[in-house]
Amino acid sequence: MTRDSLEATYRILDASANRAGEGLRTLEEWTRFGLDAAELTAEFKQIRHDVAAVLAQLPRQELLAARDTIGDVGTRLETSTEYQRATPQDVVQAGIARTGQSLRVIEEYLKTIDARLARIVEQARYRFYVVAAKLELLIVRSPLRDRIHNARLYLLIDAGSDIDTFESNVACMAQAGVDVFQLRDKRQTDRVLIDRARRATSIAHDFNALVLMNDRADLAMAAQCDGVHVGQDELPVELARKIVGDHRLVGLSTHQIDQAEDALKVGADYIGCGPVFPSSTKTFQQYAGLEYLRDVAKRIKIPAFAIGGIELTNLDEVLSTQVHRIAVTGVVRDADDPVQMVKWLREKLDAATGEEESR
Ligand SMILES: Cc1ncc(COP(=O)(O)OP(=O)(O)O)c(N)n1
Ligand SMILES: Cc1nc(C(=O)O)sc1CCOP(=O)(O)O
Ligand SMILES: [Mg+2]
Repeated sequence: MTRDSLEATYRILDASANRAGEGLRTLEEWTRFGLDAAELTAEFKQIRHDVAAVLAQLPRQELLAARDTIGDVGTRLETSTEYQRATPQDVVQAGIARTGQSLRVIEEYLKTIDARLARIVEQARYRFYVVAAKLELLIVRSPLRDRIHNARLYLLIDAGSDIDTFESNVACMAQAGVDVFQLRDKRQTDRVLIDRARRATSIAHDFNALVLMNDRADLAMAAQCDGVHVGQDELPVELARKIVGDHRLVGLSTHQIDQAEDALKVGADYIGCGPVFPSSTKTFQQYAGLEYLRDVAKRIKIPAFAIGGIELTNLDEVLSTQVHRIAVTGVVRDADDPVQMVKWLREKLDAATGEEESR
């Protein structure tokens, strides 16, 4: 290689190493402070260190001597999208693209100097693609993720006695303010569940509400509803995700803080947090209680719905934990006027959300 070519190669390596380091650091900051995702943060950090260790094996004098930021014609060329970052998600997506490109550039030019080092960077690039895909999955907000994010009132319903009553119940509840329905009826046949979920979805969508299937990802797909809710000992979230795909929702029940932290790692879109109080719908030996909700509000970034024995009379206690989403059954099912009950719950939830936004 001529002296000029070698100098240009060092210049490219120096610039690309800086770009890759900055890109990785940008991603690391978001996984660390934006998502509290310790594993992803550690993986990005490791890749950053591995690439830096490779570059450290090149003669530093030569790299620095080749650096000429002021004379770099590229610094004067900016693209129209370079300053368009509306959200941190945009920053992350740009960071992923920039880092992948920089790693590839380093690898290609390193081949002309040291094939062994180029192979190490190649491995780092492959690892980067895997971690970046995990991060992208967490930040890309499908329309359904936006809707679960905005949801406050989640109602678990059974299949009801007859279809007409079921359908009118879903319509009335959605109109009164339910954001999300979950079809939870352990006594029904698969056929009935599929039929009810299909009908509920078609009605709920007219009111901008969502419908999820309890426990069964296969039935969620068969009914083409908006997702599935699974428990700790049921279908794992990763497998539920394989069945329902990236665009449908997967919710996970959690009862303690390590389960809530794991929910983020395994890619759940939201969590149920309970049981908060004794329930007339399901019997429990232990209660997660209000303390658990306080922990969740402080530490967990994905949408969290308090569940278990929530009534109009204890809702203020729930809201005081700063968890402002609830999932309920009995309080509505057993109310003298279920529609009115939904409206009252809704009012309190909206008031709490309003206070949160005005702070
Ligand atoms: C929103 C929501 N949160 C928690 C649960 C409970 O799910 P799970 O622990 O799987 O219990 P079952 O519903 O299967 O009895 C839920 N269904 N929904
Ligand atoms: C099905 C279910 N799961 C819970 C959990 O804590 O995981 S609490 C619960 C029952 C929710 O109904 P209600 O509002 O009538 O108590
Ligand atoms: Mg379950």
